[in-house]
Amino acid sequence: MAFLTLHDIHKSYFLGKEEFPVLMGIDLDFELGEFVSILGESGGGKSTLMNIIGGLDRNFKGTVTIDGQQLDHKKEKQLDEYRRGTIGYIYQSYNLISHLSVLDNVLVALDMTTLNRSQRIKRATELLNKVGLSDQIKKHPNQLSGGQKQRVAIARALAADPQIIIADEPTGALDSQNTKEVLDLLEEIAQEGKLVIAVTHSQEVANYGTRIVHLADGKIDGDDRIKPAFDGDHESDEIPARPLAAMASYRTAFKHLMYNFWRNSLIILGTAIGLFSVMLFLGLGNGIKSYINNQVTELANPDFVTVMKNVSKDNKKDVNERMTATQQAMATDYKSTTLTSAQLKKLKDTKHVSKVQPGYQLSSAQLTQGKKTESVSTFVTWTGQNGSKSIKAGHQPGKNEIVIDKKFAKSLNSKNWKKAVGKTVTISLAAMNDQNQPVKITKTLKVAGIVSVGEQGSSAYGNYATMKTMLSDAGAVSEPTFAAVKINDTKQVKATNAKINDMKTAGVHDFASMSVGSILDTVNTITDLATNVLAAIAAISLVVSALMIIVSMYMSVSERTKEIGILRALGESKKDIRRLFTSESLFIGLLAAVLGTVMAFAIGAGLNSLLYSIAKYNLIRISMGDVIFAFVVAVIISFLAALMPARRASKLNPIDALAAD
Ligand SMILES: Nc1ncnc2c1ncn2[C@@H]1O[C@H](COP(=O)(O)OP(=O)(O)OP(=O)(O)O)[C@@H](O)[C@H]1O
Repeated sequence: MAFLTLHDIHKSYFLGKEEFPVLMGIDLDFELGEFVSILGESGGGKSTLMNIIGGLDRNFKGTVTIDGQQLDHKKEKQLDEYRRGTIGYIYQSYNLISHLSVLDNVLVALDMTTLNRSQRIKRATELLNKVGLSDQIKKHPNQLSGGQKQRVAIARALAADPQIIIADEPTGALDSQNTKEVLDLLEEIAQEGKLVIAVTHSQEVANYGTRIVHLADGKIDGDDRIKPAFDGDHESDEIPARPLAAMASYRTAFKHLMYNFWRNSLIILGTAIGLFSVMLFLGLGNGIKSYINNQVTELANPDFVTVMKNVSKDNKKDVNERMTATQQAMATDYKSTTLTSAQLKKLKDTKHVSKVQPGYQLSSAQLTQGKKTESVSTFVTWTGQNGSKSIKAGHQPGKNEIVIDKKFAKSLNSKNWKKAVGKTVTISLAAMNDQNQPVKITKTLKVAGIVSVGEQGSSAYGNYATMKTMLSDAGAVSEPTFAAVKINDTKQVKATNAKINDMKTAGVHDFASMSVGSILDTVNTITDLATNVLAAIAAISLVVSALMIIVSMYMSVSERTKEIGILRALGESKKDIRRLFTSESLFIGLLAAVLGTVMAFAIGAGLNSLLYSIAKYNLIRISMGDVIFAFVVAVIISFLAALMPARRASKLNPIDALAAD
């Protein structure tokens, strides 16, 4: 049985409903070692026949049998495999890939073999040597003459060691010297035991072969064996074919990316700017949050909750409203806001509570030293809740001592405000008695320490026992109005705070309780919201980047239509073509993410050093999570952007793609 058999091949082209028959019943047998020339009129259907033999055309009637096995033209995968392993193509117009070097053009075919990388390079170099191009391997196709290009194409066709070489007018564009050399090479290939089928117009060229088949009006009208077929030993050195490795696609994609460096670098820069701004805003959000958290926890110990009595009649659910109601009641019905010892005990007996420190919060006090007077909005009991870090000089208040704020200390001695420690100040304020009548209290206390609590209004702090004595001595109500409750486990603060807020007696809430954590939660939620809104606005630019990538990929597909045809003819599958374009786009995304990250860190560091003088804090804190987020976004965007162009590329008909200009 013949190596290759064509049986009753019919092929028509259709223009609308009109049928144009081209091949009308072709029966041919071919053997290995033959050098067959297909001769015929222009438009006679020679190329059409070659596309059928070459496994590029699936739309015809009749059968092609190779080595006893009939090709199933419905099965694309089988045809990909057939082109990869059995067919080598040589074209009149060379069809080299312009952005790849001579060596890489040959390697493209070898990428679909089981040889390893160094074996592939060795084989490509040997083949280029064989066709006389050993000193041209680094050049690109546009730096070669026509004859040289055709020799590269021959080396490429031979690379995967196929059994059939199809040459569609291989010498059509060559001068007589190059024609002779190319024909010698083709003859040599046939001598090695391969089947060479060459299409030609020229009788002279046809005479070179072992057999001439003449095609006219869609039929064979002549089949002359002019020499016996060569008897080469082919099977010995066959190189097994295999599907294209992903790595090879990535390599080609990266080479194309570099070939179009300027266009791609602008897209990369555009995408990087989008990613950088998202990262910068996220980093700013992190920085501001951690700055506020730092500041607040410096002033107040987060393991404490502040508990006041609930006095709101309508039993408000919202703790902030309950707190406000209690604060307001302090001015009108002070007695009603005091915590009873039973309530303090109830707090003490709550799970996870390790300490309950009672306290007062008295409003509108006057501090006087000599001629200097300052109004402070509150005179508050110092508890464990007050962060010791807020004391800038001295220590917390003991018996008959007071802690004043830095502003007052400065007004006493602007040059050396710390000198206020140890001096005495007189505090005067109005408290309430049982009948809600104001009672004036004046007491001279020693300054124990100085606090700096930022811009949030001034306060003075006293010790609980001292304040209690001051109140009871003056006949004012001396039960505490708040309790600083210490929780023994930081993780339980939130839950315990909620539990205290839920405590009820006869259906009425007992307390209004607030933790620093709950205040921070609110602040953090607002900061997160603001950050995310800003990052989302910055992310709009990423949509523009995605569009740029889509446009660039579409341009790439139309510029590379011929390349797609060449790769399909070499045996690449639709999936390989899709991967080629998606991986190029992913490279763009990844490079943009790298550049965006570098920009974000560099500009972030610059801004931090500028802003440091204001906040004494690095306000831009880009976390590892932000960087990972940017990479994930970049990958998703570039992948989505490549989907449609890559799909379009993979759907191109290889014959049409090869015919592209
Ligand atoms: N895609 C197509 N759609 C419609 N008609 C086509 C198509 N491709 C080829 N044809 C027609 O089929 C006929 C055979 O074309 P083919 O290219 O096989 O001829 P050929 O013998 O190789 O010609 P040449 O020697 O000039 O290259 C021609 O008349 C051509 O116009």
